[in-house]
Amino acid sequence: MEKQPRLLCSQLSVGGRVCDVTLSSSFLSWREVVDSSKKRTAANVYGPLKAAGSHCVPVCEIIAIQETEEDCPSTNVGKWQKVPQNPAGSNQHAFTVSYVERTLKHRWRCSEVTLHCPDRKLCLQWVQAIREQLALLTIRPKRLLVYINPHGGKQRGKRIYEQKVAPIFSRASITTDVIVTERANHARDHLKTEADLKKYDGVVCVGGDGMFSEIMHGLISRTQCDSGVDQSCADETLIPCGLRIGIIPAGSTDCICYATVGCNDPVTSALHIVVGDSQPLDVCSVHQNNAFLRYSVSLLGYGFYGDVLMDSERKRWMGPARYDISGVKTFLSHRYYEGTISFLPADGSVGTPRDKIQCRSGCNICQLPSADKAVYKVEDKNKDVWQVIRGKFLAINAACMSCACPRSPKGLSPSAHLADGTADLILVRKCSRLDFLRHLLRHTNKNDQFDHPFVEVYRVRQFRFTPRYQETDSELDLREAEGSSSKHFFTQICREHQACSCAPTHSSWNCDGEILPHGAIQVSVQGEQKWSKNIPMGNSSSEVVQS
Ligand SMILES: CCCCCCCCCCCCC/C=C/[C@@H](O)[C@H](COP(=O)(O)O)NC(=O)CCCCCCCCCCCCCCC
Ligand SMILES: Nc1ncnc2c1ncn2[C@@H]1O[C@H](COP(=O)(O)OP(=O)(O)O)[C@@H](O)[C@H]1O
Ligand SMILES: [Ca+2]
Repeated sequence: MEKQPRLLCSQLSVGGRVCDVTLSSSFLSWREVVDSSKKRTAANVYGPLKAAGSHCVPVCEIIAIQETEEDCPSTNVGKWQKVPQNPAGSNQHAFTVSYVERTLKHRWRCSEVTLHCPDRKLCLQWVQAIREQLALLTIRPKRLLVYINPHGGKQRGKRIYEQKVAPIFSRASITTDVIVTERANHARDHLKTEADLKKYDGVVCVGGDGMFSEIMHGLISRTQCDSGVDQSCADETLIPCGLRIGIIPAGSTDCICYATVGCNDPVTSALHIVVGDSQPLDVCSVHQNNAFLRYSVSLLGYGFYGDVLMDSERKRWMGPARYDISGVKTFLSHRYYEGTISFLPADGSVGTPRDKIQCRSGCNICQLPSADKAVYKVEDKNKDVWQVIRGKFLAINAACMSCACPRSPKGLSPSAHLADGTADLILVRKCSRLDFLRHLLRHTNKNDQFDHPFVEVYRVRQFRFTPRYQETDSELDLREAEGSSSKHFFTQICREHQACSCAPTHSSWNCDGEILPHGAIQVSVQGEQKWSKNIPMGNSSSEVVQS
């Protein structure tokens, strides 16, 4: 730790022990004063004294400071209780500091310490000095617009916000306007047309990935509309939006929160929001023939994940378990889809989906400035050459992030990073049910899910997919030229009689958990976008795929 000039240093009492307390511009620390006249026995060197030890809290992780009057906060945030006064009256003047405590599995908790001062003047001096340091942290939000989806996940969004999040925001003196949505796309439309965005430092989404997606679409549309940019025009460069989005997980998968923060814990997310953390994300734009369809930040999946989603929407009442039921059903149906995928590989310098640099919370690569994201220095001659793959697939997945979630803590693509301008394209070819099960199971253990002969994975900047039933005559002629002429005749008949039993089946896309019924799509990963782990700084653009 670099030595910082001390701003304040006093002997104060913490939990009945006298401590040297120091404030610098970076840290607040307190250390018990050891009575040097005491005999140094094994017990006091390694026992209680060491346990009492010293504590150091980064100033940027202090949530709040308040003078502790007769009523002082209990350890449960938001609850207040009476504490007995010191009869001697010497320790009546105290202040309480709430701060972030890191616990296991990337979880954060709000801890607090009360420091007793010998007199009121010193107490006020401390309170003022710490407040002055907090005031310098200008990245922290002061006013937030909160949208709660009351029907996401286990329908606990409202309760989670009121019981776990609101008390933390109020402790941190953040003011909020809260809107509980009344229908799908309420938040999107409100952001698009009504909300007075100038009043806020960020938008908070209480819900799942679908709710995040609504808010992201609302913010992007609003910014383009205010700037007179036509969002549907694929050639337009979009205007960045200045608001960040914070995510309080209250959905079914919550993979955007899990993959960025490292857990799906509302308190952890609220604390990240309070301290003003941000994490840029990649955003994919999805088009069909130059018409804009949607953006995606987590999963774009055709085949297996599209079918799971389609089936699960009918079982919403089951909550998150719907995905498991529909997952088993879809797995048993074992449908495969034929089509053509073309992709533009990413520059080799951004690593590969199979390197072992897994993306976890605090990942070193994701925290690098975008210019330094290259993990290797490679001159890649193939990077501007489109590659074409045809075949029969059980699943076609594109992941802009690892898609880690409680079902799969390492995710669909464990080494996909958060803002490197690439997505990992995973192709699972037709294989036996047993092989597909082996592949799925590997998402839940340490084995490599890409290490199967029927699985291919590529890091890409752009890709296109055309299901066979939507291929143009020239594409089909090309394809059929590879096969026999009788097969060609048969295909023609089937294309004209989609209802016949041999007609090719088609799936839909799962776009961050929302159904996209279009089969043929073109996808382009945008440059670095400032969507954060909790409060992203808005910035976005879209472009058409060019071959
Ligand atoms: C045998 C066990 C296999 C477990 C396989 C787990 C793979 C999990 C990969 C998860 C990727 C998740 C990507 C996230 C997408 C989300 O954006 C999106 C929306 O999230 P939201 O609900 O919060 O709004 N979520 C989803 O689309 C949900 C996808 C969930 C898929 C679960 C699939 C379960 C498959 C179970 C197969 C079991 C076969 C057993 C045969 C006897
Ligand atoms: N008040 C509401 N009533 C019904 N649907 C809503 C409401 N608010 C948001 N939605 C929609 O609910 C869907 C699922 O939301 P999400 O937060 O992703 O939950 P889950 O993770 O359970 O799917 C999204 O499509 C979102 O647009
Ligand atoms: Ca959803």
